[in-house]
Amino acid sequence: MPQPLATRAPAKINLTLHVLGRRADGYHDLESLVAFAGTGDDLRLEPGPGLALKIAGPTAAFAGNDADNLVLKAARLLAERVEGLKVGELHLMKRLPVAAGIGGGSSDAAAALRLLARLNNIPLSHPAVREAARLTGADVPVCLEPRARMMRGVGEALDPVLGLPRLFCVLVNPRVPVETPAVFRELGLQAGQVLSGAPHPAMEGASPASLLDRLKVARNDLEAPACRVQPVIREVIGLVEATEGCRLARMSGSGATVFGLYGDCTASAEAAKRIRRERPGWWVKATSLR
Ligand SMILES: C[C@](O)(CO)[C@H](O)COP(=O)(O)OP(=O)(O)OC[C@H]1O[C@@H](n2ccc(N)nc2=O)[C@H](O)[C@@H]1O
Ligand SMILES: Nc1ncnc2c1ncn2[C@@H]1O[C@H](COP(=O)(O)OP(=O)(O)OP(=O)(O)O)[C@@H](O)[C@H]1O
Repeated sequence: MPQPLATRAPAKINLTLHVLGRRADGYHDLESLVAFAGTGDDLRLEPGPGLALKIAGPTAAFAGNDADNLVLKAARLLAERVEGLKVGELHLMKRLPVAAGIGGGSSDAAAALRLLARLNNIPLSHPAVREAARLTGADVPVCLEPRARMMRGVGEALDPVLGLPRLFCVLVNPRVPVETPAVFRELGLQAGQVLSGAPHPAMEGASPASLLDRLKVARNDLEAPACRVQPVIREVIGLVEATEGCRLARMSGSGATVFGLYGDCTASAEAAKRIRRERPGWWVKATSLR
């Protein structure tokens, strides 16, 4: 039986994000533990003669012009590299907040590459798929196979998948978009500058308790500059931190989404309820990470 051509594009969460320095080309060298949430967008592919994209869903209106969508960018980059690539109409159900630090567009693009690779019997390890992912955006390679792992360089160097213990989490976004380049700019590094911070803790073989300890000694170096760009992020962190049973509250990626980690799903569900009550306009999701 052929597999259905549909896939989830889960939210990407940077549990940690250390900036090591700025390269000569202006991009930043990173070390980041990335995990994926149970919540996300959904993408479906109807095989057909030409590439097309239809977007629906609660956050579709914020995803920008269809022609500039990362889904089509990734698909075109793959079509340019694989002769006679079978394509079709991609249907995106957009639920994740946009420009939110949870890689919505990157995960959608990676989902498109997964579906096209499946339709064409191409493995995800194929150089054309890898290259299309890398050229679409820094976060796309890690989203190709959405499982927790360390990401290095500008996102092109991926460690093996980590068998992390399940993490119960709440994601909170104040519905204020934050553009990634503005946050890197606010960090204020010169091209060629190298930083010497505390090294990133190793994450292999962590038990639930030791994982939390290791996460706590790590950090997100984009949190402070993102809070200067969008001060509401401080308020989000404070509100998540104040919920009962919250073990760690930190911003993901370049913001503004903040994740809170809890010991079980009852605590995370209660925390989500409380935040929704206090800030009815915000996007709040209780979910788990893997
Ligand atoms: C912050 C993260 O989300 C962490 O996972 C990523 O590093 C950003 O990934 P992304 O949004 O896919 O980034 P891209 O769309 O490739 O780049 C957007 C802009 O962010 C800056 N950028 C991005 C990645 C990186 N390692 N260094 C950078 O300086 C560059 O100014 C770039 O023009
Ligand atoms: N499929 C898509 N979904 C959301 N945004 C998209 C998409 N395609 C293109 N974009 C554009 O990409 C930009 C970044 O949106 P996205 O939601 O991916 O940001 P993000 O969550 O901050 O990503 P990251 O964490 O990778 O930096 C927005 O300005 C948006 O208009």
